[in-house]
Amino acid sequence: MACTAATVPKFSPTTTLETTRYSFLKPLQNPDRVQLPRTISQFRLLSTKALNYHKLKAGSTVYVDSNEVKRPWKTSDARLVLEDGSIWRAKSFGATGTQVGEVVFNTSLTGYQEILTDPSYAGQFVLMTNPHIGNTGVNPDDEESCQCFLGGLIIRSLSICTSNWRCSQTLGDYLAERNIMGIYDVDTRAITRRLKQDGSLIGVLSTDESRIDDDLLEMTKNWKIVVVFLVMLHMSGQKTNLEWEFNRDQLSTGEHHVVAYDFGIKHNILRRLASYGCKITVVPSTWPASETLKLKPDGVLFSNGPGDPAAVPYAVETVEGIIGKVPVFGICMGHQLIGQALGGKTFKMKFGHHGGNHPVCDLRNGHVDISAQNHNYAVDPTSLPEGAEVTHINLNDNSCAGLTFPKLKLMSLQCHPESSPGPHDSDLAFGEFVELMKANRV
Ligand SMILES: NC(=O)CC[C@H](N)C(=O)O
Repeated sequence: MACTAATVPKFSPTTTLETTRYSFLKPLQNPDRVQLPRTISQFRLLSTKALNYHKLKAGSTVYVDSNEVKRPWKTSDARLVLEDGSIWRAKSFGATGTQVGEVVFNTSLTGYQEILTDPSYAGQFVLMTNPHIGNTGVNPDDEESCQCFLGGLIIRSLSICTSNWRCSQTLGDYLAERNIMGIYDVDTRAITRRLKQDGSLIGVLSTDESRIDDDLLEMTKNWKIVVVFLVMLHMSGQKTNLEWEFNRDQLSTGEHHVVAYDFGIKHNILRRLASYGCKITVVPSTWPASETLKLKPDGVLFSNGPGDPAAVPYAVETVEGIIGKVPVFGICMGHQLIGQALGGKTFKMKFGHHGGNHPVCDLRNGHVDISAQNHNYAVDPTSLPEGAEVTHINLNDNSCAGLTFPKLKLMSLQCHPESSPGPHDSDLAFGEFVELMKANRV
């Protein structure tokens, strides 16, 4: 909670360290110039530093000079230049440099670390609409993949301190270490309104003062997301590890063998499947359908992933080679690939769905789940063949949020049942997939 100077107890020229314990202290010269830093957190954060710096002992006569209150993180001028020509001045944290990417806004209140490590954000700048970010720092347990995939982070206010028992690092240090740019002190509400009005925009983040605005604007015009590369990116450099060893302790009886296609899979999909009793074999996006069928799985999962699902025909072919032969479950990108494999089409949405508060209605029973979402593309339900049924719709815009094709034993969701971050309402979908596999055995 921010606390203004008015609520801080007044102190006189003779106030001692014992009673103040405030920051950046100097021998008193002019009591009229005494000003207090603006927030309580600044005092706390700086007080130990101040004691060491001035080598003061308790009992010294001191005063607080707000001119000396420094922010504890690096600041520099940064710009976000959008393809519509608008220029947003900001301050930088994390890495410096110049980056180009697609700007999307995310309405999640928490979970920035899971968002940073969600491979589906590869190449995108994520703008968090929640204004206060960084207050819980980062920790080793909340990673959703092996690296930070997004292009950059855009926030209103960077927390001046961290407070969480699991915190091992500040957000700024974490991003700097991973060479990811962040900007703050920018009007995220105004940018969000622009994105809602005009749709997702390409932007350039830069801390390089030597580059003129027009130069950066030009970069936005020439940028195209290379989808095939993005999907491959996740597996490159990793061996094709066919056994998922994650979370071994709590694992699963291994009752159902699931082959999971990794188009940029989030770890929590694997955790949730494992907790429903599945033994999982993870295969890369290029793994042939015939090889998967040789493994005789009980079911196949097609994962989430970055980019345009219409730009990866090889993945659609793989899905075509599997559906109808074993039960399948598609999540987000997986759902979109299934839609195409059935003969349907996908299209780019105006600004997509990104957040942890999207209402999704299960049309089979009328239940409404609040779901986690992260997608820019959607399946056009009118393009689907007979036999395919829309099971879920997003209540914000009635877009297709889930499919089934009972004859082909397939189910798919546009939202993220694994959450991370987000509500757990849709978790039961994993149970539904297990039932589909069980029914297929009988
Ligand atoms: N999370 C995902 O799988 C995203 C799917 C796809 N890249 C989209 O943006 O729509």
